[in-house]
Amino acid sequence: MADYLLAIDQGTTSSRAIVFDRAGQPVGSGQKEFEQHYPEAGWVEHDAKVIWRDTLQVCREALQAAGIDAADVAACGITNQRETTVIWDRATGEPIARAIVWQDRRTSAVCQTLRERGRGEWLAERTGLLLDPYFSATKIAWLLDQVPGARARAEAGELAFGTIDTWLMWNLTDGQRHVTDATNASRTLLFNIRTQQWDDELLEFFNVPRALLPEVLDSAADFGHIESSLLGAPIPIGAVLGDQQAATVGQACFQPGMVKSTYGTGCFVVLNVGEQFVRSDNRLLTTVAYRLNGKTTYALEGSIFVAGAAVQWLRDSLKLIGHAADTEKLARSVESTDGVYLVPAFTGLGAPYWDPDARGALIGLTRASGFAEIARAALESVCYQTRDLLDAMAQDAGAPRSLCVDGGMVANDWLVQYLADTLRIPIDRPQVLETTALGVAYFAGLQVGLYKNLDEIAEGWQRQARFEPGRDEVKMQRRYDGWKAAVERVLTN
Ligand SMILES: Nc1ncnc2c1ncn2[C@@H]1O[C@H](COP(=O)(O)OP(=O)(O)O)[C@@H](O)[C@H]1O
Ligand SMILES: O=P(O)(O)OC[C@H](O)CO
Repeated sequence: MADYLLAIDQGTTSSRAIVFDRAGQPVGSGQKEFEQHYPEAGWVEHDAKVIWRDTLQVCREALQAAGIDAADVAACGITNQRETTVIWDRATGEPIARAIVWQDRRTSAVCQTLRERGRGEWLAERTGLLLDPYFSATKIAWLLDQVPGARARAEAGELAFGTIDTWLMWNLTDGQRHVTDATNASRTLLFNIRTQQWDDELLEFFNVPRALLPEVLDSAADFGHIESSLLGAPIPIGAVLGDQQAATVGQACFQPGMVKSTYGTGCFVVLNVGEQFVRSDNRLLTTVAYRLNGKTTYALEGSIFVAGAAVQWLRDSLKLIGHAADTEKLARSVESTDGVYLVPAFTGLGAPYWDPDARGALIGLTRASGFAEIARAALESVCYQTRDLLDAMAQDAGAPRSLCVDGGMVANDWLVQYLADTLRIPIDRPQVLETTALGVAYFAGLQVGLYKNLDEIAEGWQRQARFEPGRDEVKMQRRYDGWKAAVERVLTN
């Protein structure tokens, strides 16, 4: 009987595919890093064709590594970097430009102009979001206005918009399906998360033609089949979730009050708030955690744009380290940063500051400051930013008693311990660190009946390690105060 699950996890820096068995254990995977394009300061682009090509390749590798055929796979789930915007020609399948990545700040001035129209409250009430270049709407309008002829072609229904899930499904189904799920739609600024529909007034506000948009389905639904010629047999696509929502599912945060934090390129803290739309008083986002059988579960989210990306910067731009993991040894080699702070506002600051024009700073340097202090400051910044978010969340919904973490960075034990010390709560690291892929695999399994319900999924969650707060509280508070002062120096608003 086909009872394996194939998860496609298309992230900001790499495309991955993982085969899970019914018990949620990974049995084979494939992964490929791909090129980031930075054509101008603050711009970040991806080649959507490369993403598609790599995705197919890693799916083949994952099946091979697992020693199974496509026919052994009960269903596929797709999870993806969110907000990243692709527009393509429906007839040829060719993108009209490179994808504009979620981190891209090119629409910062447009957002500022729109903000002056004073509709912030109106937008937040409908979308749960705020006016920031992070989300898809202004990226779509930018492409339509800058690519010659694009707006007219969009209005004539010749073009299609999608976040990466939609782009992949278009290709996996050979152009048969133009679909997305409610979690991805909820990141566009065009989707009303109360009515769960594309909203004509939002479309008008952002000047986006409806003809571009995909159909929005539940997160576990019939999204079509992977064409049999691609992997050797047709595979049903049973689930789609934005990657942070998938991690929330993978961490089994199904009850209101449960919270997870994922450390990849950025860091995203997601708190399940249940079936009622809840607004934050502290500049957090309201988003769709998942939609199952037509029922929406909402979440509060804190989004930090630079977490692992600071480590990549140490590796690729400063060339201070050869591998991301080297940061752990460097951080341990010194007692403290000795007053050095890195504010990694390379692409502005996300929650709770929302300052797209802020830029990074390395401050407090002395003659004694070296590689180790700088590397450690990069890791510490990730912990301090998490505290910024959890403090905001505590005011909105009460302080969480513990936090589940995942993502590439939490392989770093020093970082997770420092996080526990900064937040003063226990941190749980699960056995399967690929929580994002696991989450969407679980939902795909739910769709095809491999799992009965969310309780059965939650029973599979296993802790690998718990990190208790250790370092002196007064000292940690002093360091955090230093961080707040450092942030003050880069803010522009
Ligand atoms: N041991 C480590 N210590 C610190 N950072 C790490 C470590 N291992 C990986 N990273 C960082 O984690 C990120 C990769 O995590 P991943 O979850 O794969 O990201 P994404 O899904 O955004 O592509 C990279 O930015 C990398 O620099
Ligand atoms: O690629 P990741 O894992 O850093 O996630 C990106 C987020 O979905 C952006 O909102």
